[in-house]
Amino acid sequence: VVLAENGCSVTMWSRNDGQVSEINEDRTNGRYLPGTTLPERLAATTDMEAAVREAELILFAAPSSAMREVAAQAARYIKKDALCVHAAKGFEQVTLKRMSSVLAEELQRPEEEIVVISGPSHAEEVVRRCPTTVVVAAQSQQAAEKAQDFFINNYFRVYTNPDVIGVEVAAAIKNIIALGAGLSDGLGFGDNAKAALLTRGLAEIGRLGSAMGANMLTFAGLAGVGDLIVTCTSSHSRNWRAGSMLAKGMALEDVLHQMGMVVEGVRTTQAAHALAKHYDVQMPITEQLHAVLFEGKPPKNAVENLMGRGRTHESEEVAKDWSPHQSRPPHI
Ligand SMILES: NC(=O)c1ccc[n+]([C@@H]2O[C@H](COP(=O)([O-])OP(=O)(O)OC[C@H]3O[C@@H](n4cnc5c(N)ncnc54)[C@H](O)[C@@H]3O)[C@@H](O)[C@H]2O)c1
Ligand SMILES: O=P(O)(O)OC[C@H](O)CO
Repeated sequence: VVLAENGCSVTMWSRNDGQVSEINEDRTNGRYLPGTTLPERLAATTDMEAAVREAELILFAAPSSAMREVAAQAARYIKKDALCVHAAKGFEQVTLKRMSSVLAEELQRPEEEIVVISGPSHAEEVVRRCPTTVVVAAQSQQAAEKAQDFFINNYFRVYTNPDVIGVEVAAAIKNIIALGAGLSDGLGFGDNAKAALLTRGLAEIGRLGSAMGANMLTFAGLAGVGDLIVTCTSSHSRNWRAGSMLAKGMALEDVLHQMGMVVEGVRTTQAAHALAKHYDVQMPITEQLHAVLFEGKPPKNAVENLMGRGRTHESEEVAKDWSPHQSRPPHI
């Protein structure tokens, strides 16, 4: 919608015939964006070649679990100089790869040129033209600025950032924290608990991101704290809603069935759990979420375990400011 309103002729690809007819004939997409009239410049098709053949920019917006499959279908039709951007927030499940690596492999393009667009941006609010800020990240400044030119307008402000790793890690892990925030709200805990989850969640994002090579400053930006706030506090968030349903005692399978849309945080909890082991970083919230989602741990026990962890500094980095002789042995 943003691209069409910026003057681009947009062709949306979908595998779903009914959705394509609805978009082309009624100019609506009722299941996903009820109440929205889509711009005239936006058409839909089930024909991948027709969708991408002439495109100057391709925006891959499938869930991360489908990214490789969709990219593989598109690859052979994409123009050599087309800009490839993705909006997915997750890792590939088995390989634990970031989405820009998956795209670079399937599209056989240099990873430097793949762009990720991320930040606090619920689609439901963007289509209402509510002021929204996002970040586009690419190793290539030229690619990032080209994407910025395509997307920016007076209600959709786009910043650039060279830190693809930081943006992709933050985008993925915030969904785990949002599941936790939904659980916390569903259990009736208050604002203190949610602020704790957001803040200590950000510490977890920073620890994993830093181990993977991110710039810590990215986590203070739109893809980090910005998206964390929106996803943990908005009822638009599917991850938050899924968490609040789990708190009511619903089984994970039933929650996902009822949602009917992707809840990226579920698969990402598995991926991040594995990444934390691989990089040897502490991710206690992720660990407890993993236990709740996949090991049958009651959410209340997970909260007890989080609150009862061994005493620690708020930040090892900041604690270095104490002189060594003041230190006491760590508590159990
Ligand atoms: N919804 C938002 O506001 C928003 C904002 C920013 C980023 N994202 C990210 O964008 C990605 C997609 O999210 P969404 O909200 O559009 O999800 P969604 O569940 O609402 O829609 C996903 C669409 O992808 C299709 N799809 C799924 N698997 C497919 C496959 N194998 N082949 C072809 N099509 C397939 C589904 O049929 C559906 O139409 C996620 O990674 C999400 O985190 C979403
Ligand atoms: O609805 P969610 O929880 O998938 O979040 C959507 C976007 O990532 C918000 O920026």
